[in-house]
Parts: sequence; structure tokens; C-alpha cells
Amino acid sequence: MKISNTDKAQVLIQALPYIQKYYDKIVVIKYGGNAMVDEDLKQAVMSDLVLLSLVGIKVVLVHGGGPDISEMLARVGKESRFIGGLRYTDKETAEIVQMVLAGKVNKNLVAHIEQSKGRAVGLCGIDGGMIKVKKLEGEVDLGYVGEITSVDATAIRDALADGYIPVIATVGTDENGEVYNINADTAASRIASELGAENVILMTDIRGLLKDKDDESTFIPHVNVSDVPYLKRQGIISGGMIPKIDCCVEAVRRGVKKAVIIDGRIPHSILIEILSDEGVGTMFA
Ligand SMILES: Nc1ncnc2c1ncn2[C@@H]1O[C@H](COP(=O)(O)OP(=O)(O)O)[C@@H](O)[C@H]1O
Ligand SMILES: CC(=O)N[C@@H](CCC(=O)OP(=O)(O)O)C(=O)O
Repeated sequence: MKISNTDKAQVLIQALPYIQKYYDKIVVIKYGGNAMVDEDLKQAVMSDLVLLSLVGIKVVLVHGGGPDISEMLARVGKESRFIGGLRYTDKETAEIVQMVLAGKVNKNLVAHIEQSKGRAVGLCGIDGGMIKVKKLEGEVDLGYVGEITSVDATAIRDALADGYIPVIATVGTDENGEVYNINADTAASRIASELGAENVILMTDIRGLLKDKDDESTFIPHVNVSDVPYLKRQGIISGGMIPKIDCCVEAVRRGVKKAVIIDGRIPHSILIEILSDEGVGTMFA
């Protein structure tokens, strides 16, 4: 079907109020490893970020890379173990996490942005002392998994002021300089609140929060943060969805106006989410 010029113009002009709303505002986008399904899709997502950045939105990209980490661990004969959505991280795993996230995944995303004629700079939580952590203490010992104690967003702000899209890998250091693995959803939430971001958008491989995770027709479009403890008790939220939901709740509590989980496998879902009134995922308020 051929789209008429009038229809094309209509689509563009409909984006105007959203461009005005978000102009000069910070939007933190977390791109999960499970949504990085192929290089073409990744390229399409990065082009969307370049477009958003060129219309004046301050885009900050925080990325995951869980599947890449698991693949590298398997190559060296190590099995991946997750407890409550978090990876058990021994010393050797922490080194591999740093190599894969800050090296392979981070530079690959920067290269894709540059390929779309955007400007990006790759950073990790170690750079500029950005993310400081202490060992996460809980019922189960997760090894070198960090709980964020502080975020210094200076390097991110400087990159934005210079017109770059900061691309951030989520490893951080403790007071002794030891490197820790940080869940990327958790880090995105803290970075968003530290930056006073307008929105935090989590791109994953599922439509959003589902009542039954194996049935997309049970999709939940809106969640009130006060309902989350109940949803958790009911067992509706499990695995990798746990840090995501916690991230959204935490971001909203800390003043981020909107936290959304969207399907990163749908081409241009991020443009539809930001530049139209069609909510495409689960919104937390
Ligand atoms: N209630 C739920 N609704 C949607 N997804 C859920 C739910 N509970 C668990 N999940 C799982 O969470 C996964 C997303 O988390 P994760 O695999 O960590 O993604 P990412 O790599 O994007 O961070 C989904 O693919 C799904 O299998
Ligand atoms: C502590 C912890 O679990 N860290 C994550 C960091 C990467 C991540 O969060 O990647 P996704 O967003 O693709 O899941 C991990 O090791 O897998």
C-alpha cells in the first residue's frame, strides 16, 4: 500500500507536541540483552535513538547483555546461575562480565549509533567513578553483585552537553576498587533518578508485564506502584521481570515521571512510545 504525501505529513506533524514536550529533557533507555536479537534490529533501535537525539531529546542509553555474558561463560566452561533474576557472580565471572558488557556489547552499540550517523560515547560505571557499590547482602550470597551506593552523573552530563549519546555498561567499583556486576535495570533506574530524567524506558523481549508470562493476551497496560507488592506475592512477577519492576517502582518513587516496559523486538517501538499517544507497553505511575 502506497502512503500519500498528506498522510506522511500528518504522521510527522502528530509528533510535534511530543517533540516539544521532551525537547531538552533527559530520557533514559535501558536496552536489554534479550531484545538485542539480531544486528538489523539493533541497528533499527540505534537509528531511533539517533532520531530522538537529533530532535533535541537528551537520550541516555543503559544496556544489558545477559545472554552475551552467559554465552561467554559457557565458552570457558562456566554455568550461569540466576537467583531472583540476578546472576551469581564469582571473581572470574565478574571479570567476564566486565569484558563482555564494557567491551563487546558497549562498543558494538556505539558502533551501531555511529553507523546511523549519530554521535555516541561508551562509558561504564567505573569511568569517572560513576557507579559506586557495596556488596549486595541478602538471604543468598550472590558474590560480586553490587548494590549501588552512589551515582556520579558528571561524565553522563558532560557527554550530553557535548552532543553525544552516552552508552553505559553497568559494572561498578566498591571502596577498594573491586569490580562488581550490577543488574542493568537497577542501574538504569538509579541513573535516571540521579539525572532527574523525564522517563525511563526498559526495552525487553516481551510485550510488558503479563498476568501469565506465557500468554500475551494477559498483558497489563498500567500498574500502580502500590500494587506491586501484591503482584509479587501472587507470583505474577518472576525471573528477569523482578529487577525490572523494582526498577520502575524505584524510578517513580525517586521522581522520574514515567517508567515503562516495552517490547524491544517490535521495530520502532521506542519512537511510538515517545512520539505518539499510543502507549505500547506497561506503564508504571
Ligand atoms: N509476569 C511477567 N510478565 C512478563 N515477563 C515475565 C513475567 N515474569 C517473568 N517474566 C520474564 O521476564 C523476562 C524479561 O526479563 P529478562 O530476560 O531479564 O530481559 P532483559 O534481558 O531484557 O533484561 C521475559 O522474557 C519473561 O520470560
Ligand atoms: C547482577 C546481574 O544479574 N547482572 C546482569 C548484568 C547484565 C544485565 O542486566 O543484562 P540484561 O539486561 O540483558 O538482563 C547479568 O550478569 O546478567
